[in-house]
Amino acid sequence: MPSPDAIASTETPRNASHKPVRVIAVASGKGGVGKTSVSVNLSLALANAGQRTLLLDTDLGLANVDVMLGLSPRFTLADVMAGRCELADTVLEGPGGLWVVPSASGKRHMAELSAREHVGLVHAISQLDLPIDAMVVDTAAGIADGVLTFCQAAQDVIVVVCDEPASVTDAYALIKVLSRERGVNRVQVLSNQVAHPAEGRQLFDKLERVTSRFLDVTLSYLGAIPRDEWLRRAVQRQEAVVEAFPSSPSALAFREIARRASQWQAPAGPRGHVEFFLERLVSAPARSAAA
Ligand SMILES: Nc1ncnc2c1ncn2[C@@H]1O[C@H](COP(=O)(O)OP(=O)(O)OP(=O)(O)O)[C@@H](O)[C@H]1O
Repeated sequence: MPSPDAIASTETPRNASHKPVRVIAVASGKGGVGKTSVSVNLSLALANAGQRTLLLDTDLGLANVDVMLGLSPRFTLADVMAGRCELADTVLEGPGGLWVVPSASGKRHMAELSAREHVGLVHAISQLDLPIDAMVVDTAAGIADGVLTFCQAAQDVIVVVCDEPASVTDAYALIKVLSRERGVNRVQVLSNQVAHPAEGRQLFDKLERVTSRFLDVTLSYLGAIPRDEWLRRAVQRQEAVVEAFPSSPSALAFREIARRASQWQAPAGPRGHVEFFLERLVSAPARSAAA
Protein backbone atom coordinates (compact mmCIF):
# COMPACT_ATOMS: atom_id res chain seq x y z
CA MET A 1 0.00 0.00 0.00
CA PRO A 2 1.62 3.31 -1.00
CA SER A 3 1.84 5.80 1.82
CA PRO A 4 0.39 9.28 1.28
CA ASP A 5 4.01 10.49 1.62
CA ALA A 6 4.86 8.45 -1.44
CA ILE A 7 1.79 9.73 -3.30
CA ALA A 8 2.75 13.30 -2.50
CA SER A 9 6.37 12.91 -3.50
CA THR A 10 5.57 11.40 -6.91
CA GLU A 11 3.29 14.24 -7.97
CA THR A 12 4.65 17.41 -9.54
CA PRO A 13 3.88 20.57 -7.58
CA ARG A 14 1.97 22.14 -10.50
CA ASN A 15 -0.35 23.70 -7.97
CA ALA A 16 2.39 26.10 -6.85
CA SER A 17 1.15 28.32 -9.67
CA HIS A 18 -2.29 28.61 -8.04
CA LYS A 19 -3.14 31.24 -5.44
CA PRO A 20 -3.25 30.49 -1.68
CA VAL A 21 -6.18 28.47 -0.38
CA ARG A 22 -8.32 29.46 2.60
CA VAL A 23 -8.59 26.26 4.66
CA ILE A 24 -11.27 25.89 7.33
CA ALA A 25 -11.60 22.75 9.47
CA VAL A 26 -14.92 21.91 11.12
CA ALA A 27 -14.72 19.90 14.36
CA SER A 28 -16.81 19.36 17.48
CA GLY A 29 -15.42 16.84 19.94
CA LYS A 30 -18.80 15.20 20.46
CA GLY A 31 -20.47 13.44 17.55
CA GLY A 32 -23.91 14.21 16.19
CA VAL A 33 -23.90 17.96 16.90
CA GLY A 34 -24.04 18.90 13.21
CA LYS A 35 -20.45 19.02 11.98
CA THR A 36 -21.15 17.46 8.61
CA SER A 37 -24.25 19.60 8.10
CA VAL A 38 -22.12 22.67 8.81
CA SER A 39 -19.27 21.52 6.52
CA VAL A 40 -21.60 20.75 3.61
CA ASN A 41 -23.65 23.94 3.86
CA LEU A 42 -20.74 26.25 4.60
CA SER A 43 -18.79 24.94 1.62
CA LEU A 44 -21.80 25.27 -0.67
CA ALA A 45 -22.56 28.76 0.60
CA LEU A 46 -18.92 29.69 -0.16
CA ALA A 47 -19.21 28.14 -3.64
CA ASN A 48 -22.48 29.99 -4.29
CA ALA A 49 -20.77 33.22 -3.27
CA GLY A 50 -18.24 32.68 -6.05
CA GLN A 51 -15.38 31.03 -4.16
CA ARG A 52 -14.12 27.89 -5.87
CA THR A 53 -14.39 25.45 -3.01
CA LEU A 54 -13.31 21.91 -2.19
CA LEU A 55 -15.03 19.94 0.56
CA LEU A 56 -12.74 17.30 2.05
CA ASP A 57 -14.21 14.49 4.12
CA THR A 58 -11.65 13.38 6.71
CA ASP A 59 -14.05 11.33 8.80
CA LEU A 60 -11.97 8.41 7.64
CA GLY A 61 -13.96 5.54 9.14
CA LEU A 62 -17.54 6.87 9.13
CA ALA A 63 -17.66 9.26 6.21
CA ASN A 64 -20.98 10.75 5.17
CA VAL A 65 -20.41 13.93 3.18
CA ASP A 66 -21.20 12.06 -0.06
CA VAL A 67 -24.39 10.62 1.48
CA MET A 68 -25.53 14.07 2.60
CA LEU A 69 -25.05 15.40 -0.91
CA GLY A 70 -26.54 12.37 -2.68
CA LEU A 71 -23.27 11.67 -4.50
CA SER A 72 -22.09 8.21 -5.56
CA PRO A 73 -18.29 8.15 -5.37
CA ARG A 74 -16.48 5.75 -7.68
CA PHE A 75 -13.30 6.07 -5.61
CA THR A 76 -12.68 7.30 -2.07
CA LEU A 77 -9.65 8.04 0.09
CA ALA A 78 -9.66 4.32 1.04
CA ASP A 79 -8.94 3.46 -2.62
CA VAL A 80 -6.10 5.98 -2.66
CA MET A 81 -4.60 4.41 0.46
CA ALA A 82 -4.94 0.94 -1.09
CA GLY A 83 -3.15 2.11 -4.25
CA ARG A 84 -6.22 1.51 -6.44
CA CYS A 85 -6.40 5.07 -7.77
CA GLU A 86 -4.78 8.48 -7.68
CA LEU A 87 -6.09 11.12 -5.31
CA ALA A 88 -7.31 13.18 -8.29
CA ASP A 89 -9.57 10.26 -9.30
CA THR A 90 -11.62 10.69 -6.12
CA VAL A 91 -12.63 14.30 -6.85
CA LEU A 92 -16.37 14.58 -7.51
CA GLU A 93 -18.30 17.54 -8.76
CA GLY A 94 -21.18 18.34 -6.43
CA PRO A 95 -23.96 20.93 -6.63
CA GLY A 96 -23.06 24.56 -7.31
CA GLY A 97 -19.68 23.58 -8.78
CA LEU A 98 -18.47 22.39 -5.38
CA TRP A 99 -15.64 19.84 -5.54
CA VAL A 100 -15.76 16.98 -3.07
CA VAL A 101 -13.11 14.48 -1.96
CA PRO A 102 -15.06 11.67 -0.30
CA SER A 103 -13.79 9.32 2.35
CA ALA A 104 -14.91 5.78 3.06
CA SER A 105 -17.45 4.43 5.49
CA GLY A 106 -17.13 1.14 7.33
CA LYS A 107 -13.41 0.70 6.62
CA ARG A 108 -11.89 0.31 10.05
CA HIS A 109 -8.29 0.53 8.86
CA MET A 110 -9.05 4.06 7.59
CA ALA A 111 -10.02 5.12 11.09
CA GLU A 112 -6.76 3.67 12.36
CA LEU A 113 -4.20 5.37 10.11
CA SER A 114 -0.92 6.34 11.75
CA ALA A 115 0.12 9.88 12.65
CA ARG A 116 2.57 9.78 9.73
CA GLU A 117 -0.19 8.76 7.34
CA HIS A 118 -2.34 11.69 8.48
CA VAL A 119 0.49 14.10 7.73
CA GLY A 120 1.01 12.29 4.41
CA LEU A 121 -2.65 12.89 3.56
CA VAL A 122 -2.27 16.60 4.26
CA HIS A 123 0.68 16.69 1.82
CA ALA A 124 -1.14 14.61 -0.78
CA ILE A 125 -4.25 16.82 -0.69
CA SER A 126 -2.00 19.86 -1.01
CA GLN A 127 -0.65 18.49 -4.30
CA LEU A 128 -4.10 18.39 -5.91
CA ASP A 129 -4.04 20.44 -9.07
CA LEU A 130 -7.34 22.27 -8.56
CA PRO A 131 -7.79 26.04 -8.92
CA ILE A 132 -9.55 26.43 -5.57
CA ASP A 133 -9.92 29.48 -3.36
CA ALA A 134 -11.20 27.66 -0.28
CA MET A 135 -11.27 24.22 1.28
CA VAL A 136 -13.60 23.07 4.05
CA VAL A 137 -12.42 20.02 6.01
CA ASP A 138 -15.05 17.90 7.72
CA THR A 139 -13.41 16.00 10.59
CA ALA A 140 -14.40 12.97 12.66
CA ALA A 141 -15.88 13.17 16.14
CA GLY A 142 -13.47 12.77 19.05
CA ILE A 143 -9.92 13.94 19.66
CA ALA A 144 -7.93 11.27 17.83
CA ASP A 145 -4.68 12.11 16.04
CA GLY A 146 -6.37 12.57 12.63
CA VAL A 147 -8.79 15.20 13.93
CA LEU A 148 -5.95 17.09 15.61
CA THR A 149 -3.65 16.95 12.57
CA PHE A 150 -6.34 18.10 10.10
CA CYS A 151 -7.36 20.96 12.43
CA GLN A 152 -3.73 21.97 12.99
CA ALA A 153 -3.11 21.94 9.22
CA ALA A 154 -6.07 24.27 8.57
CA GLN A 155 -5.82 28.04 8.89
CA ASP A 156 -9.00 28.30 10.93
CA VAL A 157 -10.93 25.84 13.05
CA ILE A 158 -14.67 26.06 13.58
CA VAL A 159 -15.80 24.16 16.68
CA VAL A 160 -19.52 23.33 16.49
CA VAL A 161 -21.44 23.12 19.77
CA CYS A 162 -25.06 22.52 20.67
CA ASP A 163 -27.06 22.88 23.83
CA GLU A 164 -26.05 19.64 25.53
CA PRO A 165 -23.63 19.49 28.47
CA ALA A 166 -21.54 16.78 26.74
CA SER A 167 -21.21 18.95 23.64
CA VAL A 168 -19.72 21.82 25.64
CA THR A 169 -17.37 19.62 27.71
CA ASP A 170 -16.20 17.72 24.60
CA ALA A 171 -15.68 20.98 22.71
CA TYR A 172 -13.55 22.19 25.64
CA ALA A 173 -11.55 18.93 25.62
CA LEU A 174 -10.90 19.31 21.89
CA ILE A 175 -9.85 22.97 22.19
CA LYS A 176 -7.57 22.10 25.13
CA VAL A 177 -5.71 19.40 23.20
CA LEU A 178 -5.52 21.52 20.04
CA SER A 179 -4.08 24.39 22.03
CA ARG A 180 -1.67 22.49 24.30
CA GLU A 181 -0.48 19.80 21.91
CA ARG A 182 -0.84 21.39 18.48
CA GLY A 183 -0.27 25.10 19.06
CA VAL A 184 -3.70 26.15 17.75
CA ASN A 185 -4.29 29.56 19.29
CA ARG A 186 -7.51 30.75 17.70
CA VAL A 187 -10.83 28.98 17.39
CA GLN A 188 -14.20 30.02 15.97
CA VAL A 189 -17.24 28.76 17.86
CA LEU A 190 -20.47 28.04 15.99
CA SER A 191 -23.60 27.16 17.96
CA ASN A 192 -25.90 24.77 16.14
CA GLN A 193 -29.53 23.74 16.59
CA VAL A 194 -30.32 26.75 18.76
CA ALA A 195 -33.91 27.54 19.72
CA HIS A 196 -33.26 31.31 19.72
CA PRO A 197 -30.21 33.52 18.96
CA ALA A 198 -29.46 34.26 22.64
CA GLU A 199 -28.96 30.55 23.26
CA GLY A 200 -26.08 30.51 20.79
CA ARG A 201 -24.32 33.32 22.59
CA GLN A 202 -24.89 31.68 25.99
CA LEU A 203 -23.22 28.49 24.76
CA PHE A 204 -20.25 30.50 23.57
CA ASP A 205 -20.02 32.38 26.89
CA LYS A 206 -20.02 29.09 28.81
CA LEU A 207 -17.13 27.76 26.75
CA GLU A 208 -15.28 31.06 26.78
CA ARG A 209 -15.37 31.30 30.58
CA VAL A 210 -13.40 28.08 31.03
CA THR A 211 -11.05 28.49 28.09
CA SER A 212 -10.02 32.01 29.13
CA ARG A 213 -9.20 30.73 32.63
CA PHE A 214 -7.20 27.68 31.68
CA LEU A 215 -6.02 27.91 28.07
CA ASP A 216 -3.91 30.18 25.93
CA VAL A 217 -6.37 30.36 23.04
CA THR A 218 -8.61 33.08 21.60
CA LEU A 219 -12.21 32.04 21.04
CA SER A 220 -14.40 34.05 18.69
CA TYR A 221 -18.13 33.75 18.38
CA LEU A 222 -18.97 32.97 14.77
CA GLY A 223 -22.74 32.87 15.24
CA ALA A 224 -25.62 30.41 15.45
CA ILE A 225 -27.58 28.11 13.18
CA PRO A 226 -31.19 27.67 14.29
CA ARG A 227 -32.75 24.28 14.85
CA ASP A 228 -34.58 24.00 11.58
CA GLU A 229 -37.04 21.41 10.28
CA TRP A 230 -36.07 22.43 6.72
CA LEU A 231 -32.52 21.27 7.38
CA ARG A 232 -33.83 17.89 8.54
CA ARG A 233 -35.93 17.62 5.38
CA ALA A 234 -32.92 18.50 3.23
CA VAL A 235 -30.91 15.73 4.97
CA GLN A 236 -33.71 13.27 4.13
CA ARG A 237 -33.58 14.39 0.49
CA GLN A 238 -29.77 14.06 0.51
CA GLU A 239 -29.39 17.71 -0.39
CA ALA A 240 -27.79 20.70 1.31
CA VAL A 241 -30.37 23.02 2.86
CA VAL A 242 -28.75 26.05 1.17
CA GLU A 243 -29.63 24.42 -2.18
CA ALA A 244 -32.90 22.67 -1.37
CA PHE A 245 -34.51 25.40 0.75
CA PRO A 246 -32.45 28.58 0.18
CA SER A 247 -34.79 30.87 2.10
CA SER A 248 -35.14 28.65 5.17
CA PRO A 249 -33.80 30.03 8.49
CA SER A 250 -30.79 27.69 8.55
CA ALA A 251 -29.87 28.44 4.91
CA LEU A 252 -29.90 32.19 5.66
CA ALA A 253 -27.70 31.58 8.72
CA PHE A 254 -25.22 29.48 6.70
CA ARG A 255 -24.91 32.22 4.09
CA GLU A 256 -24.16 34.75 6.84
CA ILE A 257 -21.54 32.41 8.36
CA ALA A 258 -19.92 32.00 4.92
CA ARG A 259 -19.88 35.79 4.51
CA ARG A 260 -18.14 36.21 7.88
CA ALA A 261 -15.66 33.40 7.17
CA SER A 262 -14.72 35.07 3.87
CA GLN A 263 -13.62 38.13 5.82
CA TRP A 264 -11.21 36.36 8.15
CA GLN A 265 -7.64 37.50 8.01
CA ALA A 266 -5.47 34.95 6.22
CA PRO A 267 -2.18 34.00 7.93
CA ALA A 268 0.70 36.15 6.71
CA GLY A 269 2.95 33.16 6.02
CA PRO A 270 3.75 29.59 7.00
CA ARG A 271 3.26 28.78 10.68
CA GLY A 272 6.07 26.25 10.98
CA HIS A 273 4.07 23.06 11.28
CA VAL A 274 2.05 20.70 9.11
CA GLU A 275 -0.14 22.84 6.89
CA PHE A 276 -2.49 22.33 3.92
CA PHE A 277 -1.36 23.97 0.65
CA LEU A 278 1.85 25.27 2.17
CA GLU A 279 3.48 25.54 -1.26
CA ARG A 280 0.83 27.93 -2.53
CA LEU A 281 1.29 30.06 0.58
CA VAL A 282 5.06 30.16 0.19
CA SER A 283 5.00 30.91 -3.54
CA ALA A 284 2.35 33.67 -3.32
CA PRO A 285 4.52 36.64 -2.15
CA ALA A 286 7.23 35.85 -4.70
CA ARG A 287 4.64 35.84 -7.48
CA SER A 288 3.06 39.09 -6.46
CA ALA A 289 6.48 40.72 -6.13
CA ALA A 290 7.33 39.59 -9.66
CA ALA A 291 4.00 40.85 -11.03
N1 LIG B 1 -29.53 23.14 12.62
C1 LIG B 1 -30.14 21.95 12.61
N2 LIG B 1 -31.50 21.86 12.66
C2 LIG B 1 -32.13 20.68 12.65
N3 LIG B 1 -31.50 19.49 12.60
C3 LIG B 1 -30.16 19.49 12.55
C4 LIG B 1 -29.40 20.72 12.55
N4 LIG B 1 -28.08 20.40 12.49
C5 LIG B 1 -28.02 19.05 12.44
N5 LIG B 1 -29.26 18.50 12.49
C6 LIG B 1 -29.62 17.07 12.48
O1 LIG B 1 -28.66 16.36 13.23
C7 LIG B 1 -28.23 15.21 12.50
C8 LIG B 1 -26.74 15.00 12.75
O2 LIG B 1 -26.04 16.03 12.07
P1 LIG B 1 -24.61 15.77 11.41
O3 LIG B 1 -24.57 14.45 10.73
O4 LIG B 1 -24.29 16.98 10.64
O5 LIG B 1 -23.75 15.71 12.75
P2 LIG B 1 -22.21 15.34 12.94
O6 LIG B 1 -21.71 16.18 14.05
O7 LIG B 1 -21.49 15.44 11.63
O8 LIG B 1 -22.30 13.83 13.36
P3 LIG B 1 -21.09 12.75 13.46
O9 LIG B 1 -19.88 13.46 13.90
O10 LIG B 1 -21.60 11.81 14.52
O11 LIG B 1 -21.02 12.15 12.10
C9 LIG B 1 -28.54 15.50 11.02
O12 LIG B 1 -28.95 14.34 10.38
C10 LIG B 1 -29.63 16.51 11.06
O13 LIG B 1 -30.87 15.86 10.86
